Amino acid sequence: MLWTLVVPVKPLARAKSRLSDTADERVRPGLALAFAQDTVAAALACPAVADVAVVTDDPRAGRELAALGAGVVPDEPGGGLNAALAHAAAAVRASRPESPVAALNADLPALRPMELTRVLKAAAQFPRAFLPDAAGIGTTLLAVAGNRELNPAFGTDSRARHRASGAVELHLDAVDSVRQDVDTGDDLRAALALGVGPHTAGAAARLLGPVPPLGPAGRRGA
Ligand SMILES: Nc1nc2c(ncn2[C@@H]2O[C@H](COP(=O)(O)OP(=O)(O)OP(=O)(O)O)[C@@H](O)[C@H]2O)c(=O)[nH]1
Ligand SMILES: C=C(OP(=O)(O)O)C(=O)O
Repeated sequence: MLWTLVVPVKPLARAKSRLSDTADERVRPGLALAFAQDTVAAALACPAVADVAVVTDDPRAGRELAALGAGVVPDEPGGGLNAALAHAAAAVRASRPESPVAALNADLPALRPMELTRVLKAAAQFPRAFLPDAAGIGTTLLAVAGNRELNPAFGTDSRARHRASGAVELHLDAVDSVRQDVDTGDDLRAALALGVGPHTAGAAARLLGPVPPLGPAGRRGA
């Protein structure tokens, strides 16, 4: 089964406000873009992924992510994250009604293609499924197989809200890179320990000093 991923990116100037203790407002837009670039590049390298649609109104993010091979859907609703995701999923389904669709956060800079493959294979067993984030409070991926509505409920306490909505929670080993979203300085250090992609490694090195390019198990193909 080949998936279309929808990846939301809010205007970079407003992104990653919770990283303000680690990165000031001159640095955060570039860091948020680097996270999205590494997320999208790893998603496009995943054999279970047919294509990636980024939903954004940010011209720089749209340009840079399109250059990696993503499609760009304008954030026409302008009504926040869940409205943007529902809009992008509907746009995908308008051209491919049966396409399995998954929403994936754009702040997964350690994402490994083979770990994403494992998650999508597990999600394909259920009509609607989600993966909790590393903190166990939020969600990093929400997937619908078949002609189902995505009904995204991302945001505060989204793990509980996705569970309450009837989506199946995926319990999987060895998918840390798909769960490690980056909202805080501690999250960034955890992602760096897993091994981040080249865009984030470069941006983080400028911020924190040299960053090893590979995690302990090696990033590529792991
Ligand atoms: N297209 C779109 N994406 C959004 C919107 N709000 C959030 N996102 C994206 O959704 C994901 C999670 O967003 P948030 O946690 O709300 O924001 P953040 O920038 O990651 O972090 P904070 O500013 O610290 O809350 C990120 O990939 C955001 O770029 C929106 O209104 N439109
Ligand atoms: C939007 C979410 O992610 P974040 O952790 O970036 O708030 C979420 O977990 O639902």
